[in-house]
Amino acid sequence: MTEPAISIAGLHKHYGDLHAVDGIDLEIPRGEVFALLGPNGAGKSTTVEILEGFRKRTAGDVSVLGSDPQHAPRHWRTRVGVMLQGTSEHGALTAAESLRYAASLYPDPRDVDETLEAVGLTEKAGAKPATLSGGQRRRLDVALAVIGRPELVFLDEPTTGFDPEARRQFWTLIDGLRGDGTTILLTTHYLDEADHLADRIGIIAAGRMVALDTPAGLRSRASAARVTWTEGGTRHVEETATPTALLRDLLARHDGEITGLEVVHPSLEDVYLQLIDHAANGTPETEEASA
Ligand SMILES: Nc1ncnc2c1ncn2[C@@H]1O[C@H](COP(=O)(O)OP(=O)(O)OP(=O)(O)O)[C@@H](O)[C@H]1O
Repeated sequence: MTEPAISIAGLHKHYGDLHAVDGIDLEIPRGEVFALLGPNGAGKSTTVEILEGFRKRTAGDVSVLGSDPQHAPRHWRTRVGVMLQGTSEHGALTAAESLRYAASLYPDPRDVDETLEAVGLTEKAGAKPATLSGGQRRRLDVALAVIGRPELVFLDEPTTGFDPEARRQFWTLIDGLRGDGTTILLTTHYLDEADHLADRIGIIAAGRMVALDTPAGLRSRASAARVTWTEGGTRHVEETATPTALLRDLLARHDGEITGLEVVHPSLEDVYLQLIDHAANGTPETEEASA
């Protein structure tokens, strides 16, 4: 059996009295795109930085591409791509030059021009960081993370500050990496991004994994749809697990158009907010939410 790309057992990280990571277990198979979600301060970056080998853990076992990141051999770094916040902010090198330099450090790098194109920076190839916008610098950070053709890429909030077009372009880039078999661990606050990109989503709250599932699996946890319509001048709202049956009843009662009819299925965001709310209030998880 192939060894997982990432394996975490009983991970803890304490900052003094604060248990930033409070017993996380997780296995990410090779080739998976995994999204880590959670509110500010939940412990996502701490977890990712431990996996990257930039932060020491308090307790637990961690294996990334078969090595403990704290004691990994030098060549392990060439197999792992890390998007560092603000790597490209300063410096005298142009976008193309910094990518070319980074590429020279790896045994089998991606093509610099292709990578610039994949992140939408072809026109800024000759620009220095100081003249790039915040979103463009972040795109360069993404390019720097993948230039070495890593087997595993860590992307911490990669699309924060991207305009909608740049986010779509980033999604295409991730789809391309997925096609090459690259394992990707990303953190994001964008539910639609996780929904679109991730094979599985892990939701962290207060240092604990409160849900671990596919996007569809998470969505299915909130089964009730909300049906809204107007009848006799009054607005009606009903939550139901069987919206079709309710619609049949409504159709039987109405000859013509049903005024203001809407059927809304819960979004991933609704489920996410419910899970975070349960975790924050210490209410027990529902039986479906105990993955
Ligand atoms: N070096 C540090 N010293 C003390 N506390 C820290 C340190 N780094 C992080 N923390 C605390 O650990 C907790 C988890 O922080 P972390 O950055 O991992 O959260 P996050 O989920 O990535 O949040 P965000 O979505 O805001 O980026 C927070 O309460 C944070 O204040």
